[in-house]
Amino acid sequence: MKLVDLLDVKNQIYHLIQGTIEEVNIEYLSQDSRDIQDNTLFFCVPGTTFDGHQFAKMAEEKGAVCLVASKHVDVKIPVVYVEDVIKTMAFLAMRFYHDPSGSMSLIGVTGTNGKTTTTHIIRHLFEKNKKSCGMIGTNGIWYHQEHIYTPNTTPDSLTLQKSLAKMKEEGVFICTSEVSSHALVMGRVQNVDFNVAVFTNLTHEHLETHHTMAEYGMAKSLLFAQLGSGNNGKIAILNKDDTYAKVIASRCNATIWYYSTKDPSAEFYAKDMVYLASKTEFTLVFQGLEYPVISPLIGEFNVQNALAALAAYYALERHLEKGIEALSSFSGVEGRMQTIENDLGIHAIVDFAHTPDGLEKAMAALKKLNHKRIITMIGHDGGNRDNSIRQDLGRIALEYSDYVVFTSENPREEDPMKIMKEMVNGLEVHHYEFVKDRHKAIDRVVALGQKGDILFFTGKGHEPYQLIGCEKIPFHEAQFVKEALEKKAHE
Ligand SMILES: CC(=O)N[C@H]1[C@@H](OP(=O)(O)OP(=O)(O)OC[C@H]2O[C@@H](n3ccc(=O)[nH]c3=O)[C@H](O)[C@@H]2O)O[C@H](CO)[C@@H](O)[C@@H]1O[C@H](C)C(=O)N[C@@H](C)C(=O)N[C@H](CCC(=O)O)C(=O)O
Ligand SMILES: Nc1ncnc2c1ncn2[C@@H]1O[C@H](COP(=O)(O)OP(=O)(O)OP(=O)(O)O)[C@@H](O)[C@H]1O
Repeated sequence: MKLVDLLDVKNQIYHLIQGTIEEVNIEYLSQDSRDIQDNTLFFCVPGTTFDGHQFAKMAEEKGAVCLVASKHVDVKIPVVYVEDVIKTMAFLAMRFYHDPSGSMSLIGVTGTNGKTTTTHIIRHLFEKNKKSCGMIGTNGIWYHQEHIYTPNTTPDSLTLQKSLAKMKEEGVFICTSEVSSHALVMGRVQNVDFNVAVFTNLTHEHLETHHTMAEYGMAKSLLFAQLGSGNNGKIAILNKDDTYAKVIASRCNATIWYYSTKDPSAEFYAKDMVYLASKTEFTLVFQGLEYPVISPLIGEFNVQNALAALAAYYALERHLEKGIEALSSFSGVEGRMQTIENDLGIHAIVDFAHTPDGLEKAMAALKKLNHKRIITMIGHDGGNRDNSIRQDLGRIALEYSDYVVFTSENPREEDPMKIMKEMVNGLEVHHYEFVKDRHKAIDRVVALGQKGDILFFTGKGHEPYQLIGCEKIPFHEAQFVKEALEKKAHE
């Protein structure tokens, strides 16, 4: 593509374009000097560890033909100077990849908890009904049989636009994407045209980045403001049971549909829930009609996730029954309330709850299931994270469990013992122990388990590693739990 066309110089204003750009052709976009190809346009992105401007020379040496920068760089190739490199990158990525989202149906899902689960359900509803649906999120990028690992829940704008373009090329015209608050404030989804935006909930998390809940809520609401206004057919799907839905609604001009497990005035209302060991049954009330629903997921929050997914499916397909039918065959999400089968009569569950709200909801769901005792294994991330939730996590785990084994999660450079002690700080109860090594903690919980017990392993979910010191050590919670249960069965 000709650089002048990509930049759209006739209609866009740039601070300064240094050098002659008329003859420059762009065949690749990159923000990483370690990834330069022929005719690359390189973006000098200021990051948290490095400032991309320091790699300008290296990018030039490796074959970049033009740079986008926000401060002076000493190179011979043309430089486009802009106010904000990240915003410009999002705009140029959209143009370079021919605005894929403009001709696709995109469903964005944001919220503190439930994004991964909801996007997985949405994808299943479409795929089961023979419509290819791509998916972007914590577990990577998926379309057809393709799976690409990504370091972020919501990728940077270059990866995002490129992935959407690839999906389109492969005949995938529907995609559901998790949209993290980081992505929203860092402009990763700017110039992405969402048709439907879903809000799950907003609770205490990531305040190391967003500082206050108001700022965090503001970040989430950007997705809904981005839907645009009026009768453009775009739909916001909001959880009426979450108080922040009001704030989001006040910043959204698109059509709003609510879902709820409490308020019958919501467009998608679930009632008469029956919580069973491996599924939940409920009645969905929609436009005055009642639909029986079977969801193979546990817990009230998963009824909310299912409602959000059904509403998103309906927003694009206008066929609720097909969505409900497809939901009944959803096989769940790895590491999210995942049951580990065994012959011991023990209900072992691996989950990813790692926020106080997520944990409380997950544990409240367990309480509603038939059980003798609940034995929980939990830890908390170390390092430069929001540590203020440690005590809440410890308190909730102890409150809902008959016994708790505290252990390491991703201690990073922090002492795991210090983290565990902070989790029980000030609590006047003693039905717990500390087992620093997470694998040994799994064995300990399984050894304690008896027929009829629920063993709840939470916090790590699908993550295939532990971060200890500066190392990323492979770790497979579900597999280790399965092995421990099998060993116990043979004892
Ligand atoms: C804090 C943060 O957001 N970091 C993101 C950021 O990395 P960074 O700021 O550390 O980048 P950097 O290493 O300083 O480099 C700056 C620039 O120099 C470039 N560079 C760097 C080195 C080099 O040799 N050459 C070079 O050109 C880099 O490619 C980059 O463009 O840019 C990277 C590339 O886009 C991201 O992968 C990375 O996300 C990291 C993995 C991260 O943990 N982000 C978190 C905060 C995040 O975004 N999380 C949310 C999910 C939250 C949740 O829901 O739980 C998410 O959406 O993932
Ligand atoms: N709607 C919900 N409300 C509260 N908690 C939930 C909800 N859905 C799932 N959870 C709990 O939160 C955990 C994480 O769920 P999920 O991975 O779907 O959320 P997420 O928003 O993608 O989180 P993350 O961005 O941290 O990956 C689950 O293991 C479950 O315990």
